[in-house]
Amino acid sequence: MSTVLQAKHINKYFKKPVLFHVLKDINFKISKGDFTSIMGKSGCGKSTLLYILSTMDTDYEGELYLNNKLITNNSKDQLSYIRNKHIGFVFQFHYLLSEFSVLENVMLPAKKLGEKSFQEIEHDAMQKLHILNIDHLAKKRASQISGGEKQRVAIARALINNPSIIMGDEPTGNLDSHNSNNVFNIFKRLSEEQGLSLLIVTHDEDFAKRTNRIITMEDGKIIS
Ligand SMILES: Nc1ncnc2c1ncn2[C@@H]1O[C@H](COP(=O)(O)OP(=O)(O)OP(=O)(O)O)[C@@H](O)[C@H]1O
Repeated sequence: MSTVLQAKHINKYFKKPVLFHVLKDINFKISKGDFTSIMGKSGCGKSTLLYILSTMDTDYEGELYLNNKLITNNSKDQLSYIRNKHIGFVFQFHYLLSEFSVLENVMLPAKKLGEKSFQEIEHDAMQKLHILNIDHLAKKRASQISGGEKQRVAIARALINNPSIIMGDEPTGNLDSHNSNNVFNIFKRLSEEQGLSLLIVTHDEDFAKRTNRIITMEDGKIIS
């Protein structure tokens, strides 16, 4: 299987208020189609790691590869392009623009990328809504749909540029068990049917147990 994301000897220090070695020699690979969860006690460094892997934090030691290319020393503009084109994000809170329609929200990252016409983007966005069984919500405002529906819209938005990997920080943290299960099944289907890689930080043990692999962190290290 081809490697989508690789972390090699990642170390991170927070310098204030006192020097703190927060991530300690992190090494792992994510292959195409991998559905991986990251677990660990509060404060062990999960969000800090995800911030680095998602290229938002560049203040670290070590190397990060995306699709076998070293991206560690890329410029801010290059990283911004990579984030938009190759990485989809799903957070605990969906960050949809409430006054925009569902369709417009899903189209936004593709408009920002600027590689396709309006019609093509609209067509792609409708297709993503269809995959998530929410085509009927396209014209509704984001403020007029339920929490579970919002999270599915956020997933459709994360998929719009056909990323190599989806990263999630507690994507089901704000959902009841029914909607949480829905989101899990969507992720599972995307990894199995479309070969999408997923890397999900979660506190939800039931969710993590059903993924293909659990990375467990303790005190800034991967312990299993
Ligand atoms: N900007 C910062 N400056 C200094 N220390 C920080 C900073 N951000 C986080 N930390 C510390 O780094 C450690 C790791 O934080 P991080 O948010 O990555 O943990 P986490 O595993 O995601 O926790 P949680 O599950 O509660 O979200 C914690 O001890 C936290 O207090």
